[in-house]
Amino acid sequence: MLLHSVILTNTWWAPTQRPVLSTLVRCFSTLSDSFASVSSLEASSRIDETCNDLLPWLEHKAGVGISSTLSIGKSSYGKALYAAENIQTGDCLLKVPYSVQLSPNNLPEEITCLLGDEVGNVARVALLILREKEMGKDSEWAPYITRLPRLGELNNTIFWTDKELAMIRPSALYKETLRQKTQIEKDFFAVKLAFSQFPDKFQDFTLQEFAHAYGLVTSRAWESSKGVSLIPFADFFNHDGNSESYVLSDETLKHTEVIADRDFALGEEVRIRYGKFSNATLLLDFGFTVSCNSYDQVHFELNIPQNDRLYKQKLEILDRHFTRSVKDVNVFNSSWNSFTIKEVPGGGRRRRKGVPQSLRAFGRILTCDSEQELNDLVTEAAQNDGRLARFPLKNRDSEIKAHRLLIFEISRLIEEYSNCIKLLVPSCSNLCGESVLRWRLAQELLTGEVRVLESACAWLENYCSSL
Ligand SMILES: C[S@@+](CC[C@H](N)C(=O)[O-])C[C@H]1O[C@@H](n2cnc3c(N)ncnc32)[C@H](O)[C@@H]1O
Repeated sequence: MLLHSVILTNTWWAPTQRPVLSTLVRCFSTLSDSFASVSSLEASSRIDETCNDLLPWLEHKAGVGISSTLSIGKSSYGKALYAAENIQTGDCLLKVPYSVQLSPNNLPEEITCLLGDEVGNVARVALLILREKEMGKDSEWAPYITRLPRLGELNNTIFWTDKELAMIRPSALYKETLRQKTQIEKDFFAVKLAFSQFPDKFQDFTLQEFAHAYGLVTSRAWESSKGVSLIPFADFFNHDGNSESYVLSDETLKHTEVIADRDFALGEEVRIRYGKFSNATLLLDFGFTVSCNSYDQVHFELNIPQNDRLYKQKLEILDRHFTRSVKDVNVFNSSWNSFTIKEVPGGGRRRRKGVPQSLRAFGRILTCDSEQELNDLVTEAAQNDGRLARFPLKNRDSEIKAHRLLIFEISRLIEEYSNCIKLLVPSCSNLCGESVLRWRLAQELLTGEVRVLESACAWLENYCSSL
């Protein structure tokens, strides 16, 4: 998952929308407001003097001003952008022209023509970073490339050791991390193979260097009309899930801009929202989590037991009737028996929307005891939109049985998570530095996912008792 920008196809939108944003955002901005009065001495102590040349360099390269309101500083999350003056809601924080953004198009043709379609855009931009890095001071992008985080500064799960990854085994993020690592290896070997024909012409790099560049791209590039783009300077914004500022791409004016969603005092950190990401997505691609993340969700798999007397029939009708299209940004993969559970606040009392319909339908099919019951579901599906078991079963006991099965399976998963969380505690005393951070990240991920599962159980219990 990359950062998402909002694509603008015309330019009149902003002035009319800003006031709406400001009223919306004021009620969210309690955390940032606590910084509101920063003395100018404090403000200047946060400035990262080693980066003072970056913005003037970029403006010179672009031939236009990019930002007069922000400067790069230090924070506990690495580099950050701070208000260099008082900022008002609706002010334009920066405008970065497309001409100074890095996308696969910036790779020299002699490299592009060697790469097959199997090498995706993330890998191509990673290659671009490696190439510019190798050129050192001769790179026209050196002032930017040298300011990117080093390998040890990234905590994306692809950089976790096997032991660290074992901490998150119950989460779907575990498998997704392994999948991404395999993808990186595949891309690495495809590039190596392509370059092997010209050993003197292209640089050598290790899998670790390639993975580092890849992690840089997933944690700071935006999906764009050119595939994937690094947007220098804009990529020093840190994330605040409650912010209503995000990156806007203006396809007509060919620039990216960010508008302030509230007032900022001089020296306050300005953050934007990367997307409505769950902790699993944040951890995979950015190497951090947020506490009590309202976008958390759990990927849950259910199977038909092989000893089910109607195993074949159930598989067959699921194969024929279950069609799904998943567009959620946090869904890693989807298959006929995997479901995404989101938090149902307050256990879903009086809420019609709770546990996904598709999961409840699956429960109804799983608990069918006879071919007649299955045929009834097929007939009902044909009379409606073709999807199976979307309606409550007519027999109340059968409906309760279907939902009790889900409660049982989810409770089993909660137990698995709880055992894993318990195991996290004693090892904590042996940890230091980076490992403590990753231990905390694992804990935040797992406890957030347990919260989601518990809310689903509460919703199901509530539903059963309401029948
Ligand atoms: C787009 S970059 C932002 C600039 C970055 N801090 C730097 O030093 O270059 C995204 C990275 O910043 C850090 N980050 C951003 N927002 C964060 C947050 N709310 N909590 C912790 N780390 C965050 C993470 O390391 C993430 O991968």
